[in-house]
Amino acid sequence: MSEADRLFASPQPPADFTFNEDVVRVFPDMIKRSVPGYPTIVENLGVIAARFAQPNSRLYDLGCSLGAVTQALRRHVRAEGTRVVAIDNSTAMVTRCREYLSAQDSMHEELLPVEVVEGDILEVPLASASVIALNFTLQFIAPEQRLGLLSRLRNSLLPGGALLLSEKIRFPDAQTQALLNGLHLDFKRANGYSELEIAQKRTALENVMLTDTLAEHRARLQAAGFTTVEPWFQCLNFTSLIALP
Ligand SMILES: C[S@@+](CC[C@H](N)C(=O)[O-])C[C@H]1O[C@@H](n2cnc3c(N)ncnc32)[C@H](O)[C@@H]1O
Ligand SMILES: O=C(O)C(=O)C[C@]1(C(=O)O)C=C[C@@H](O)C=C1
Repeated sequence: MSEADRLFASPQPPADFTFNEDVVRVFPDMIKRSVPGYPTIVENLGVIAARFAQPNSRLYDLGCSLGAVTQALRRHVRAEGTRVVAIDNSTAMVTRCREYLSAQDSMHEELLPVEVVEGDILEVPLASASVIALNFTLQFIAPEQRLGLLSRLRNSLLPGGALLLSEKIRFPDAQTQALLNGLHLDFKRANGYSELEIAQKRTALENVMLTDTLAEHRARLQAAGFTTVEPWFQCLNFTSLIALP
């Protein structure tokens, strides 16, 4: 079972956020209390993927963490011969993700097969992809590498495939940015985070999680070769887009 997130509860020297063992221990609680709409997004990624999954293809969960999206894919996708490839570059995440998924395997025989790969999504080759999910992962990739990654993902998609991209977004005008950021902080407070926890996590994320505006996402996805780009969900400053070749 995952623990309650108290990682930033006591004063600590500033350090960049990493997906280490401490984060892994509390991650399900952390992400649910930090990302408005997260459970809705995850479940519906499974529902959406079911429409695009093709027989004998692969479904990719990039930056899979503990495999929440992989599990949603397994709940909803029934295409014959399809397998899930879940990739993350955090050893701690991959180790725990494998444990969760093999516990699931031992209870249900009919689930899609899953391969959990420890690797860098900027380097691992992808093939025969009908669905690619990037659920709050692109925001952790260096901005100058984002277009190259999305272009490679576009070229790995089979005709009729889909990219599902969820991100925290920022807003081009300062007033809207202040409003939505303030509402997100209210969401965190309502979920029991203190001012100290909120402030220390913000500092930890400052250099490692760099957000774009919706217009920047749209332009970049189009530059990468996607012709349809549509947000299917937004809750405060968190959105999920579907992008089609
Ligand atoms: C916010 S978490 C993703 C949450 C997860 N997709 C979910 O829905 O629960 C971001 C993940 O991306 C992973 N990550 C960041 N950069 C990566 C890279 N270059 N290659 C692979 N994984 C990466 C991190 O280790 C982390 O587990
Ligand atoms: O924006 C924030 O304050 C967050 O905590 C967001 C966020 C994310 O979007 O990935 C950052 C790190 C954790 O993985 C959980 C949530």
